[in-house]
Amino acid sequence: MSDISVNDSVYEANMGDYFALLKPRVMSLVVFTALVGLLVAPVPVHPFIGFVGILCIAVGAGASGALNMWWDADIDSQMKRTAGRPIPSGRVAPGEALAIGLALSSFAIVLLALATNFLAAFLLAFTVFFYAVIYSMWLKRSTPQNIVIGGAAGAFPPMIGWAIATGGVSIESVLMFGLIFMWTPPHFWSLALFVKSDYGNAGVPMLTETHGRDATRRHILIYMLLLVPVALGLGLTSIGGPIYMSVAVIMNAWFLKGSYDIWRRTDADCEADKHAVEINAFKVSLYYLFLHFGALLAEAALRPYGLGGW
Ligand code: HEM
Ligand SMILES: CC(C)=CCC/C(C)=C/CC/C(C)=C/COP(=O)(O)OP(=O)(O)O
Repeated sequence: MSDISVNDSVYEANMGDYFALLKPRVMSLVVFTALVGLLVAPVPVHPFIGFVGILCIAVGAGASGALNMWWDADIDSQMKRTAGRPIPSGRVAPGEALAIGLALSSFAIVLLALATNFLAAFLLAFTVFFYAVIYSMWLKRSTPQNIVIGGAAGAFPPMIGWAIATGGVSIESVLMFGLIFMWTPPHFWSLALFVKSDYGNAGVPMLTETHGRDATRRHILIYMLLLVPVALGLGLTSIGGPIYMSVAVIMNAWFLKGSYDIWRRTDADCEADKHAVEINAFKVSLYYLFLHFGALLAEAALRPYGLGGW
């Protein structure tokens, strides 16, 4: 970790600061996808075991957020969006964040192994490692493909949920992984298009900086086109059904339209409407993922009544 400028006086953290270390807003969607992975699996899980399993994923995800904030404190201190985070603002000591991240992730992995199975615990450990080490420590600062490869970390949670229930991996869990994996680039790059200068200032090699905004627009559309067959393909598996397919068709058309609109834009267009199209596409990306997983859940919930599924 390189130098960071923090207040060298007393660290005055409150509970909210420690909670913020866990990146709760982003992780809420991560935990939701894990919960869906667990609930749509064909093997019923005892509610208490299911609860403990999801708790472990939530704690592990939060812990990986704390490890990311510990490592990235120098970057975060240079970006307007992140300068107010607990470490760069001097409210939490870096060492404290590291200790919290290591303690919580170890706790979550061990508890998951004891309460469920080795595969689920292994996948959680790998995910924490992937986000904290492979993405944060290595890829983020070294390649504009950082979020494409690093995005795999965010794609594992439904696979962990599925593994808690079944003890295995399947085409369904691989496609849930694929859905988040292909979704991450358009999700993130649409955001990078309207917070561009921030990453530039911090020296993070985001695609917008290294290859320019036109290349980023092109990449958003390409990944979106790759995302559509994965999203529709998931609907053809045992966990899909008419509800999922209807949601997928509508949301893919919507997000595709957003990506197409971004692709057609110039910097002058962006200046003129203050990035309204990019901001809108970023918001659509959040609805997109939430509704796909929500629809999978609806299929599973209605199946006992003969309604969900094919
Ligand atoms: C490498 C992959 C990813 C990158 C680089 C990324 C980056 C970002 C950034 C920079 C924000 C801006 C706001 C913030 O910091 O809170 C954001 C927001 C968000 N991301 Fe991602 N993201 C990634 C993957 C994911 C994944 C896998 C999920 C969930 C499954 C997710 C869910 C969200 C949510 C829910 C928000 C909105 C948070 C809010 O309301 O403030 N992201 N993302
Ligand atoms: C179960 C488990 C361990 C889940 C982890 C899920 C995971 C890796 C989510 C990644 C989401 C995320 C906030 C990426 C942000 O990138 P960034 O950290 O570069 O964003 P920033 O600029 O906001 O710090």
